[in-house]
Amino acid sequence: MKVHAHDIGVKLSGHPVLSGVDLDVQPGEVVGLLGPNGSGKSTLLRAIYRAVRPYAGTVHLGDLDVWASSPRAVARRSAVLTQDNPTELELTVLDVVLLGRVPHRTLTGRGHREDTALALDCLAQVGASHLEQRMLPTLSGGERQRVMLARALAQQPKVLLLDEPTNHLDIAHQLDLLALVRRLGVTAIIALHDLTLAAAYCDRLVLLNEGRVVTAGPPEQVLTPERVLSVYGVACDVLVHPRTGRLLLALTQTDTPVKESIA
Ligand SMILES: Nc1ncnc2c1ncn2[C@@H]1O[C@H](COP(=O)(O)OP(=O)(O)OP(=O)(O)O)[C@@H](O)[C@H]1O
Repeated sequence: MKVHAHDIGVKLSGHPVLSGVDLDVQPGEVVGLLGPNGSGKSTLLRAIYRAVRPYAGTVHLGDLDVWASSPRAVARRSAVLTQDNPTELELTVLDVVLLGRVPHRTLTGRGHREDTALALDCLAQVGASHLEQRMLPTLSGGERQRVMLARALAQQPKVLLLDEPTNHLDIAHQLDLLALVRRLGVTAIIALHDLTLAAAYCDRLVLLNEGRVVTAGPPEQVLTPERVLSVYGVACDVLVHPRTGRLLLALTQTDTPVKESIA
C-alpha cells in the first residue's frame, strides 16, 4: 500500500518540530528515516499513524485520509512498533500478540481460533514461540521487542511503521528483524540510527534535520561523506561491503588522528 504524506507541519508545545515534510513511499518499498536526535523522525511516524495531529498537510495510506478517519480504520491498514513498549501489562505473550487482532474483531467475536493460529505463526516468525506462555513483564528488553513486533504482524498490516525497532536487540536479532521486514513485502517506514543497517536493508532513505527533509533517495545518494558530516558532524568513509555490495560506513569523530601508515 502506498503512503503519501504531503507538506506536514507539526508543532509541539508551540515549537515547530516538522515543517513542509513530504514523504512518498511506494507499495512494498522499505524506506529508512534517518537524522540526528530530535530531528523529527518519531514525530513524522506519529503524524502518519495518527498519534500527533499535524497543523498542516495530509497523510494518506492508500486512499485513506488518515486524519479524516477513525483510529480503527487506520489500525486496520497499519501497525506500529514504537520505542515505548508496555512493560507492566499483566498478560501472557500470546494474549499480547492477540491484541493485534483487535482492530479486525467483529462484534460477534468470530474468528477466535483463526486468530490464535495467526498469533502463534507471528510468534514463530520473530523466533519467540518459546515465550508464548510467559508473562510480558518477565521478558528481557529484546524479547519484549520481538513480541511487540509479533503483535504488529498479527494486525496483518499493509503498512508497517517502526520506530528504532533494533533498540534492545542483539546483532543477530537486529539483522533477523530487518530481513523479516523485507521478506514480508509490506510497505515499511523505519526510523533508524545505524546508517550501515539502513543502507543494507532499505530501498530508499529520507534524511531529516531540524524537522525538515535534507535529502531523500537511494542509500548511495543520501549517505555521502559530505552530508553525514554536515548533518551529524561526523567524519565518514563510505566503503562497499565485500559480500553484499551495499554501503558500509566507517565513522570517526572529525578530530580523530589518521594512522600514520594510512596518512
Ligand atoms: N511534547 C513535546 N513538547 C515539546 N517538544 C517536543 C515534544 N515531544 C517532542 N518534542 C521535540 O520535538 C523534536 C523532535 O522529536 P522526535 O522525537 O520526533 O525526534 P527524533 O528524530 O525521533 O529523535 P531521537 O533520535 O532522539 O529519537 C525534539 O526536539 C523534541 O525535543
